[in-house]
Amino acid sequence: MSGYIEAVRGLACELLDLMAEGLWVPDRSVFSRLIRDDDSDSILRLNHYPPMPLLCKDKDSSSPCNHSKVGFGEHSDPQILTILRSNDVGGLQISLNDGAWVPVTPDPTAFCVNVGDLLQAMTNGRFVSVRHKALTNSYKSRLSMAYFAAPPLEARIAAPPEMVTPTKPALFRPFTWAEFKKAVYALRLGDNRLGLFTTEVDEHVG
Ligand SMILES: O=C(O)CCC(=O)C(=O)O
Ligand SMILES: [Fe+2]
Repeated sequence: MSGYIEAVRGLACELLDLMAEGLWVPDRSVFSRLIRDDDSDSILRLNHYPPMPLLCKDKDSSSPCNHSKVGFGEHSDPQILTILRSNDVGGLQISLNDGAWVPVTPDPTAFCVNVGDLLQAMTNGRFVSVRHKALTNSYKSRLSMAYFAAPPLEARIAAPPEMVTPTKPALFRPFTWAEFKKAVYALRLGDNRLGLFTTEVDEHVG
């Protein structure tokens, strides 16, 4: 297991370095440094969704009875980047800007990479954390494994200066991962936590 964690941590760091480069940030380790840190709060989570048979109580009813049950409700991942893989059972869906849900084709040989809330803050909104959910399958067990790349608890989360310009002023006030985690636990799974850290809220509050 520790070999797997090291491998996905390496992948996350490589992707973050490429993202920094793509955003023209001169210090290309600006994001990955947080994950390489010995005190990084990254975690690996295994999810198991047992099969949930579709029960149609009233066969003559016009109400649809073929809705898959939600195994993991709609949310964005709060960390920096998620490296997700699953067995060959589908269920993961991502939300597009217009609110449409798009199923992700299951592929046990592929990684699904999610932008997390912290990366949205650190890129000053250039990358946006993806809302997603996981449905259960009616016959088969679904397994997934998610590596959540996170910074140390006391790391200061703020966009690098290059991401903040007169035409693109700071969207979020600086905060620590510990502060953000507190907000995650205080709110519901599907709530927008970044909304608590916008510069506008700051102005109104303070
Ligand atoms: O099981 C999945 O595909 C998604 C799991 C997930 O979104 C999570 O663990 O945060
Ligand atoms: Fe997630």
